[in-house]
Amino acid sequence: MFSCENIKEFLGESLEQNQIQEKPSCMIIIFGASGDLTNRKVIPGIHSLNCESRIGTNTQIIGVARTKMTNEEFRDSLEESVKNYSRLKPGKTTYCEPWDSFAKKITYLYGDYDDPKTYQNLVQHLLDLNQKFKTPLNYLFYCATPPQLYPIILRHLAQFKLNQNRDSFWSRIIIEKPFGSNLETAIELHKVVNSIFTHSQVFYIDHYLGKETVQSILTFRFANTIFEPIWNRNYIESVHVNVMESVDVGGRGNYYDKSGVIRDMLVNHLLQLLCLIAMEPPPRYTSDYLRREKIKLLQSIKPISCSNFAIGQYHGYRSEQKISKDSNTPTYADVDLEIDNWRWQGVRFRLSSGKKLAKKETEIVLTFKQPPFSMFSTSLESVCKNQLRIVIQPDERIELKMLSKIPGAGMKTQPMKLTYLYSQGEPLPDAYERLLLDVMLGDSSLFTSAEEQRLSWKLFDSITDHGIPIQYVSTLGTNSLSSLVSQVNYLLPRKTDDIRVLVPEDVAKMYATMVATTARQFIQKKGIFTMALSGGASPVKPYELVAQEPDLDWSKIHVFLVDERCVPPDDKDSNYHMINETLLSKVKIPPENIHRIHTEFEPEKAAQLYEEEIEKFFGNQKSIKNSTFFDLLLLGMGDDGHTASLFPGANTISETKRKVVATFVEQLGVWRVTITPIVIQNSLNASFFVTGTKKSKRLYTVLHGPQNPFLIPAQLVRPKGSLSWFVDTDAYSSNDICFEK
Ligand SMILES: NC(=O)C1=CN([C@@H]2O[C@H](COP(=O)(O)OP(=O)(O)OC[C@H]3O[C@@H](n4cnc5c(N)ncnc54)[C@H](OP(=O)(O)O)[C@@H]3O)[C@@H](O)[C@H]2O)C=CC1
Ligand SMILES: O=C1O[C@H](COP(=O)(O)O)[C@@H](O)[C@H](O)[C@H]1O
Repeated sequence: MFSCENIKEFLGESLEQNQIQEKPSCMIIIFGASGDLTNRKVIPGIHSLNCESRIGTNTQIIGVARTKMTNEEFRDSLEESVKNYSRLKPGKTTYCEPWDSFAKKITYLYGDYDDPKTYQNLVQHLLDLNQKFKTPLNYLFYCATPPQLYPIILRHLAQFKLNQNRDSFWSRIIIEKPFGSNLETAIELHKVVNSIFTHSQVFYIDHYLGKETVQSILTFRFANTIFEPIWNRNYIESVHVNVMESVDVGGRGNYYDKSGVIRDMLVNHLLQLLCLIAMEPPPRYTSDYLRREKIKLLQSIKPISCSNFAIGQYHGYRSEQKISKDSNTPTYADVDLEIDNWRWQGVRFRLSSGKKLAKKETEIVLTFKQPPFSMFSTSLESVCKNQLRIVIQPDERIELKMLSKIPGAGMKTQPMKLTYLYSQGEPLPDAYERLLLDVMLGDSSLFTSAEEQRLSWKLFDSITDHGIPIQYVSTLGTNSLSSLVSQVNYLLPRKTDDIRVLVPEDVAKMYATMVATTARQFIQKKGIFTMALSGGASPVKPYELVAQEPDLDWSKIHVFLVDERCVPPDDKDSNYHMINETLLSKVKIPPENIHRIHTEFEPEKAAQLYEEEIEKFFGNQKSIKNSTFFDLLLLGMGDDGHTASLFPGANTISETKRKVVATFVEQLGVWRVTITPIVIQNSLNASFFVTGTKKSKRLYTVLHGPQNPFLIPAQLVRPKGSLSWFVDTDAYSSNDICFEK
């Protein structure tokens, strides 16, 4: 009996082989054959295709580059990388031939890319191979050189008529990204390509489209009926395409410093993922229909403004090889997008990607809206929203997060996860394998079109060279947006904070008045007032003014610190020292009301003592969530968006147990002691004091930009009560100039 479960047995091999009958044979000519891409991706990919007999046995690989090498030397240079990077290892399985036998298919020609002799030799070499191995004169050219060489190579191919389809033989070309560096240069590239090759001969490769799990997005959406009816604004709240890399720029500094993460990843890979997630169903699975839907989607994305993006640069990037010492190239970006069409109106889309993050993971997370009301006693529905997580790599899988009943008495709910593991233990075919085979078969469905590239550049051109990145450390990305601090959904817009913009002469005065008024109100209501103060240079003036406030009953005021530098209390850099000089020494505050951080001890010890002090004062509740700490936090914000001593990317940001921690600030190379986000979140009120033009761009991102407290810690301040900002007109000036470098 035929059923869905036993369909594999019925279809047997044909399903296993993905119904590919044809075994194409051709000459694969790789320009830039001595480079990284050829070594790590192209040759290993062809090797696995050969192992699985997906390509004709007489297929020939010809490497072309300037480095002088013999055939043997070239083959030797590839052996190690094939053994390391190929999915199927030489000689390791019954059907994988030994390396020496595969290597015979590889030959090498050296020569300059702009020397006609190189191409003359190539023509002769191709004819020789054709004579010797009867390999058909089908040419697959692969441009694996730096992009400035593409036009030179293409023009020479045309000069020697290698660009033409002849009789039954074809000529095709694979072009690697970057496809230009902006809209203008992309158009120039397309002009050259179109003047030499016809539309169907050109394959612009975006290797993300060749990843198995990326293709499975299409089957997930369109081969099933379950999800498509809810795949829209009525059910989906937000979509996050998140590509985290743990690697740094490696030896690619030359290219990367001119490119940055937006050009390198967002314009192509991430936007393509977004297209597959958000486009309308194409009528058929053909390249033309697919491209048409992707183009429609790209046309619907609203222009990106400066409040839609935040950028970072990993600490140490400027000391990498071939990177400019004062580089502002971003290695991390968050971009929020809006799709202006019927299906996606109001849904927030975020693209994030970065290098040197805590782990390598590519995921697409769809967060669904919460149920319209909660009939159960635990209202987990608002925090544990349904989520569909498509993990592209590694550990390829699909997860569905839902709530289920806790077994036993009562009706309590708990989060649970349904998981489908995509690879079932076997390594999945590499993207390059799939894409190379598709080119040989003439199928361009998984390649991008020039029109898609132009629309993508048009979208991103407005932000690619703007903004100053925030320096982050490599623990960024340890915790996804589902950790404790992000239980408030940071993808959603912030509720409007109380922002007071004042002229520089007035801002300190008003801030001091606010502190004194708040103190009086608390003392009147509760008989006591607790506040935690920040250090640094900015608050000197307001603290001096607070000291002059009349009628403040300092016997009822307790002063704590939000953080401290690891120096003795009489050091000029000590926060306590500054607060004492400007405020505490000027008022009649009992010494027992001053709760400083004892950084004359080792950082860990100082943190522990301060935590005990806080616990003694506020009580040590089992659940921190039930605790309430300070009545008022007086906070500052650094140029990099840090607050207290919570710096971009630091793991202190996701600290969920400790109230105080010692933290080594990599960006500054110093130790600090700081209160943690849970203390901040569980304090009653907080107020920032921010002045000066130097902070203006960051302030703009904090207030208006994408919410990412891991990159921009000042955004994590969401106390139980009110959050206010006292900013001077200089700091607030970025509203109109946020796009200026
Ligand atoms: N590596 C990767 O993972 C990826 C690479 N790409 C793209 O693929 C292409 C190739 O990448 P990759 O292999 O890393 O690049 P490489 O920098 O390693 O360059 C490839 C080869 O091109 C030749 N070459 C390099 N610079 C010059 C120059 N200034 N003038 C003439 N020849 C030069 C060199 O060979 P010789 O000196 O022997 O001629 C080199 O081995 C690039 O466009 C890159 O952006 C895209 C996605 C991923
Ligand atoms: O195109 C590129 O992709 C890689 C990431 O690819 P993945 O398959 O490892 O996810 C990235 O490291 C590189 O900078 C970029 O040029």
